[in-house]
Amino acid sequence: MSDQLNKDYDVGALIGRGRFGAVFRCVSRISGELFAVKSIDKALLTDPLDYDPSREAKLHRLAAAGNPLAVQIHADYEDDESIHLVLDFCHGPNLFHHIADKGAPISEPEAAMLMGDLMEAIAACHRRGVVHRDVKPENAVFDGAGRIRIVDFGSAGWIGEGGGMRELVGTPFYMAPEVERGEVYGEKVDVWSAGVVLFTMLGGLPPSYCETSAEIFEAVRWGSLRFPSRVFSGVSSAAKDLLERMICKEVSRRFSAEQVLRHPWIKSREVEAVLNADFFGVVGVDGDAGQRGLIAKLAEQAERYEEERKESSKAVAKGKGVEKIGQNKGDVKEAQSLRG
Ligand SMILES: Nc1ncnc2c1ncn2[C@@H]1O[C@H](COP(=O)(O)OP(=O)(O)OP(=O)(O)O)[C@@H](O)[C@H]1O
Repeated sequence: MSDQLNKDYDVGALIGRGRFGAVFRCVSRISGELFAVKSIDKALLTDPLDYDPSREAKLHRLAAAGNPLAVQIHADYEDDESIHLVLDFCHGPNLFHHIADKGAPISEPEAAMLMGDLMEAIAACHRRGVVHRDVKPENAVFDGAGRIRIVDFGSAGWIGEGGGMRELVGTPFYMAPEVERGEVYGEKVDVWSAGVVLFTMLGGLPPSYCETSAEIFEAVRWGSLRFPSRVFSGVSSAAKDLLERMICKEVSRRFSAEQVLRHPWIKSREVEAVLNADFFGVVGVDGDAGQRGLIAKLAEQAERYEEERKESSKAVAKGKGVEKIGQNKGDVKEAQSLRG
């Protein structure tokens, strides 16, 4: 452990392990505040193309600044063996363990809350030009207030004005087809991955469940999105509609993070939050009148959404909606050699 890190923080128990290192609890010796420290083992960083720690810290800072649903980075240290990033502490569990403990399917109101938080965090990254590129349940962790926070910017990429990326990064189950195909891609790869997370929450298995990475890539490339009736018969058509717009191979038709946030199924979480807060009881609004007000608000939102959808289909039909990808002529050979 870095001497300076040990001077500033009391490093404690292991929280979790990833490909390049481990995350521990730590307490500031000055303020007594609890943090998490991610220690990245330099010996595992054999290929600089695989992982660049200074880029992780830079993009993490950029993505997290003013983004309350991203874990903040407070300090970084480096010694001969490791790089250490001091982060906000999240009480956990991560979403992977949460789904495993609860047992999928997760109820739709809960899934809408979790997906809403995840998409808010992703949309904020995209507004700052950062693409996470490894959205998966393990990288969504509950904070002390029970909100989902996005962690691990080790695979993140920067997308400037109208630029694109080409590296093969991410986790096969959650990887968008354009990444695997070696095309220039943009921020919507995160929407695909988040869609796979949602599918997993509602269905219990990722949409292309296979044993090996090669099989997963094949299934994603050639398969079409299907909702096995055994698990999806009880799932609302609004949830399936959103999944089709997220796990959509045609990038120009795939929703952006902002569009996902405007979808009525995601919006329904606002009503759920109001109901959970016992809104009618607390503010003394007459129950029926309050219900009618909420239903009217939802209907209004659904109508607005439908209008927007029609407009965007028209724009796509006229060629206006085509993504601004394909402008960055990245090093294809580099990506191909990575792809092996
Ligand atoms: N700030 C945090 N607070 C609490 N737990 C965290 C925090 N950051 C990460 N974790 C936990 O540690 C695990 C590993 O962290 P992280 O994904 O950042 O490591 P990694 O080595 O980059 O992983 P990967 O193999 O996905 O690249 C996460 O799945 C999560 O459960």
